[in-house]
Amino acid sequence: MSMFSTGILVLTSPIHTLRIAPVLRSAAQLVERTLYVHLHPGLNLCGGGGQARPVFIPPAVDLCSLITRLYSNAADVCSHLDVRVLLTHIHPPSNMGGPFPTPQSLSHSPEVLLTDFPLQDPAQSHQVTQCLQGYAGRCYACQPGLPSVLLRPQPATPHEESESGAKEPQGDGKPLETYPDVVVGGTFDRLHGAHKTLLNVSCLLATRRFLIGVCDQGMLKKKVLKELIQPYHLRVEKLHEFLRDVRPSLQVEIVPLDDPLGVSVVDPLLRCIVVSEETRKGGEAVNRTRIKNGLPALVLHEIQLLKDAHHSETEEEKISSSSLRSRLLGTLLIPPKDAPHLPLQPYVIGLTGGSGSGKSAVAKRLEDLGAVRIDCDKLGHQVYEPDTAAYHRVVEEFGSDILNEDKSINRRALGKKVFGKQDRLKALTDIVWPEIALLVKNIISQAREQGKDVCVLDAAVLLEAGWTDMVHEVWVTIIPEEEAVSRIIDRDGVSPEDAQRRLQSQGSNAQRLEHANVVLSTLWEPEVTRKQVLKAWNLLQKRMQQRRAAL
Ligand SMILES: CC(=O)SCCNC(=O)CCNC(=O)[C@H](O)C(C)(C)COP(=O)(O)OP(=O)(O)OC[C@H]1O[C@@H](n2cnc3c(N)ncnc32)[C@H](O)[C@@H]1OP(=O)(O)O
Repeated sequence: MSMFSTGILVLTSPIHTLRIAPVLRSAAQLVERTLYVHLHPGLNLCGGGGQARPVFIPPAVDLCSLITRLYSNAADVCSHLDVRVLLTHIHPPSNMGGPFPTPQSLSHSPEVLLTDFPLQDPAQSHQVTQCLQGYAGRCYACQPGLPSVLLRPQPATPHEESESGAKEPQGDGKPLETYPDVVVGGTFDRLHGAHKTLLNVSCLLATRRFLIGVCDQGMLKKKVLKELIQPYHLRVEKLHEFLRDVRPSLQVEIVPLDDPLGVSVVDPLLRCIVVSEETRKGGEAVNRTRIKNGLPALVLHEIQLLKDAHHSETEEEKISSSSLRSRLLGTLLIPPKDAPHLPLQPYVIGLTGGSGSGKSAVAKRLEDLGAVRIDCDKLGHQVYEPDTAAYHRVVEEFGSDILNEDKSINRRALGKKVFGKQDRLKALTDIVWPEIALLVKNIISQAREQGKDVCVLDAAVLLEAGWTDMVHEVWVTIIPEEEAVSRIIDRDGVSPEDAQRRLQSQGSNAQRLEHANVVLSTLWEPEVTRKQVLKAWNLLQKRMQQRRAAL
């Protein structure tokens, strides 16, 4: 069976008998990107002349637990899928007609319909798929005649669902208390199952307005791998897209969060805040400030933290954005641009990163794995040898006080004249970069003659020098600026001011990341860096193989 990009899964099993993991696993064999889940426990797709109709399902405590189980199992068995539980019809019945006066448009067009409806008699298969098409078409805008599949899930593996970390549904149909205005706060970087649980449950709790505080710059300073956090506007866009699919009728308001309490302590209309076990204390702090501000305390609705079945020894047990960010290290974040002007071989990686970011340690590891390492700092030093063209021009430009007694150039003295002074640094690099570039090109040619596959161009200011044209991919090493400063002080014995000045002479992490095909970080122990570089290297080998196969 071919794969579909987006599917709608109509779940018909009663909540307490639904075996989520096996159903999701078989859905994931057909859908590769977005899986919308529509809940209609007890729906009969085999009777009533193919006229199954969507109905309002009142929000209940059981539904909240089911949603948590759904996302928890999805993270476990189909983590590559963007699962979205749709809630338009989960609402107290209204006298304004059915839940879908017109079919709802979804952000991604469905290409296949799936259901867990149990077929008793194979002869009824056609009738059931017809009925599914009719039902789904009344709810969501779908192309007519979409392929429909009755899933035949394998039984759950022992303990599968209990291992997912979410409790069995509780509540026995108990109605869920709802509130006109509900608030949540968070970073919402790369929406994952825990975010989606929080958002979906909030959508069930809110009847009028859903207010979301999204952490802005000031709140991100202490986050692990903050450099890789998506920009604010992108996180907001993704939230809007998700919520438009999940509950389009809800008034969604998204505001930047510049301090931990934000708008939740001043908005008089709010009645409920949704928290996790981890953020409950934050919710209590919100309430203390609200009371001080003369506002009513908010109901704290606590959701469970989802466990991450794939977490490594060094990662948190819960599903967390920092773990997800650390898994991005070493992977291809942006596909490389075509470089028809470059010879096919050797494949050249431009490795760059701020001073003290561990770029050279990464370059060394790549060399150990078989790459030819081109150390541009060293080549830069070679061009100062007495009697070279660059030597005379540099002395002419910067004066004889940069010379040692033996007339060689004192690089430290020269560094003092240029680092932190943009125009002076430019005067120097205008002289030396063309010379260094010539040496680089020579080494790459030699590598080609020797049949080498990969060269690593270890260049601190690759981007500033406009050398991206010389490489097939750009790899960037990052560490927080404070850590870079302390490493430079320890390693080079320079003052904090000189370390800062050196960093300011280079682009920022954010500027480098705009060009990064692959990102690495040496923030942790050497063994972690080793594994990261090995992962990046192995993925690179695969890319190179595919490239060769495509020629
Ligand atoms: C395109 C490239 O990346 S070429 C490689 C970088 N070299 C250049 O740009 C040439 C200009 N720079 C130089 O000639 C020398 O750095 C000097 C003379 C200014 C100082 O020399 P030294 O005191 O020996 O310092 P060294 O060359 O080791 O550089 C110190 C740090 O500044 C970085 N650096 C070097 N040149 C520059 C520059 N143009 N802008 C910003 N940072 C630079 C180095 O990469 C090194 O970083 P690290 O801490 O990550 O190792």
